Amino acid sequence: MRVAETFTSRQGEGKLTGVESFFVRTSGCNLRCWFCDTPYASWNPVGESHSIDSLVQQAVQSGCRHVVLTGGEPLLPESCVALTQQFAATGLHLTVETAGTIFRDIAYDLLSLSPKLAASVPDASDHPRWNELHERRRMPIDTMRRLIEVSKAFQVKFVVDSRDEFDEVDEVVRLLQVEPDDVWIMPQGSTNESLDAAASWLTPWAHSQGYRYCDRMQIRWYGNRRGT
Ligand SMILES: C[S@@+](CC[C@H](N)C(=O)[O-])C[C@H]1O[C@@H](n2cnc3c(N)ncnc32)[C@H](O)[C@@H]1O
Ligand SMILES: Nc1nc2[nH]cc(C(=O)O)c2c(=O)[nH]1
Ligand code: SF4
Ligand SMILES: [Mg+2]
Repeated sequence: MRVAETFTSRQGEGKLTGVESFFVRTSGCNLRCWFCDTPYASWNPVGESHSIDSLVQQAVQSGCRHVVLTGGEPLLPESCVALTQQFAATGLHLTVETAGTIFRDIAYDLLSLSPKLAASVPDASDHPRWNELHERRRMPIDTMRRLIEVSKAFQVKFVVDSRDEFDEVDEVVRLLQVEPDDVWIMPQGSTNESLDAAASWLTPWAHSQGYRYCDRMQIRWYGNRRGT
């Protein structure tokens, strides 16, 4: 499996915020969000091939009780099925961070689903091919429903960049048939300043809809740095 990085950090997003975790970031993605904060795992994927055994061994040796499998898109390589089976055998708690465009019937403890809204599409004149592919792939509601159905627990995280996306979030929540308190609203941004600016208009709306607000704590703790 091609891996961009592994590291120990604290979970910065969602219901396990603050929990020390071992992260495995796979390299490669089937989408191309213009705002992707890990372009080294999507737009310009880096990384060597790692065996499943070595990834599981590293996770166990990290001493963390929680593992986060992220990317890139961790459900893209077929080997993610065997990797998650091996993680399950260790008894470590596994979160999978995914945009939810690919179905895999795999074992994990928490599905962290981040559906990509229309405004995530890359610019059509700069990236015509990815503009078209991204738009076609980004929102397969049935696939996301199946991922939720086979999960033990889940959270849905939306990245919001402007007020224009509010109605679309509500519509996707309706189509996914999830409860508002399973939904986390995250500001688009990778600096303290952008997070602060977004919080003032985004938090009141999130709470008015019964959604949870998700400040991206890893940016506050470490800055937008690789390996954190
Ligand atoms: C890099 S993605 C990897 C997993 C998967 N590809 C996905 O998008 O869910 C990890 C998380 O970061 C979020 N994310 C990426 N870029 C972001 C940005 N500029 N601002 C806020 N969240 C961002 C994604 O929505 C996702 O929840
Ligand atoms: N600390 C920290 N928490 C995270 N939660 C989700 C992340 C991701 O990139 O998927 C992430 C990350 O990259 N770092
Ligand atoms: S789906 Fe995730 S990894 Fe892929 S481009 Fe979007 S934010 Fe980046
Ligand atoms: Mg991240």
